[in-house]
Amino acid sequence: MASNSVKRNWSIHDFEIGKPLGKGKFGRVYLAREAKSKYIVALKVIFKEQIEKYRLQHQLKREMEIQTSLRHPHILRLYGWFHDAERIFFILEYAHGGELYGELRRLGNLCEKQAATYIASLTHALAYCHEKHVIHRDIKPENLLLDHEGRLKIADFGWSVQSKNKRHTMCGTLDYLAPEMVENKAHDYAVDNWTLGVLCYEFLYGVPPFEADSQADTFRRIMKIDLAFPSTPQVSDEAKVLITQLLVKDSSKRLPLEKILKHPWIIMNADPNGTFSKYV
Ligand SMILES: Cc1nn(C)cc1-c1nc2c(-c3cnn(Cc4ccccc4)c3)c(Cl)cnc2[nH]1
Repeated sequence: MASNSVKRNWSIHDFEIGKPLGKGKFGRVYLAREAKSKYIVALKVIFKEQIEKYRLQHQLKREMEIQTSLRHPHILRLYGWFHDAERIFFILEYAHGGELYGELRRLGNLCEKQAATYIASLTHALAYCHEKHVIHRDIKPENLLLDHEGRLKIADFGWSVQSKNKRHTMCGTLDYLAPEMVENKAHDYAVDNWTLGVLCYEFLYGVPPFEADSQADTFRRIMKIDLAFPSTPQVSDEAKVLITQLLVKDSSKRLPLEKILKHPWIIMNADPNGTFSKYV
């Protein structure tokens, strides 16, 4: 998309709409093509009535401002947006590889090289976000997409915030939430470090570490740091050490992002091609 894509007055008539790609709580995403350039995009359509009904105008505005401002190889681009009487349209980068969640479900669990490559990519993207005072707060497999080369892309900044200090808003599903968030206490960037630990565990074992039959039990497991490593699949001690250094109740003691990238497990397993992309 042209670099001025954010400034153009787009309309639905500029696009040829293709198959539905996915469905979220407030809208759908369609494969689409810009009619003149034939450029392929994902068009996220949200109904204004839904946004008004759930009073999400400010969150949506924040998502638009944040995602428009971010430029990183592991963050899905928001090229621009437009609206009509009933709907708001987001013109998004199309991730040809689909949802990482689908790949994880299909494989059951990931090998250590693939898991480390995704964790390193996420760490790079989060380091970039934190440099710009953005906390994502809702990193989970459903919000992770893959491009045509299998490179990870963080999508959906619906719960992120621009923050230079502690936050209080509750959000996200329990499995990926840090203790300070499930307790609805003040929280900061370190919530994303916790989530990296949860995702690393889930990539390697196929299930999140504090999964339980009820939200109440998940809550209890998170608060107790009730962390266990099954005997199968076989996972290296280095990976377990990294997970343990991230799933720490005291947020100030979680491994910092820059130390994750220097961790022996990441150095030994992450694919440099998929993780050391320069910022675009
Ligand atoms: C699915 C899928 N299969 N293949 C082969 C490619 C894709 C693909 N999906 C996307 C998607 C995509 C689709 N759904 N979702 C989830 C969603 C839906 C509505 C609101 C919020 C979030 C994201 C995007 Cl944004 C951007 N690029 C995408 N690419």
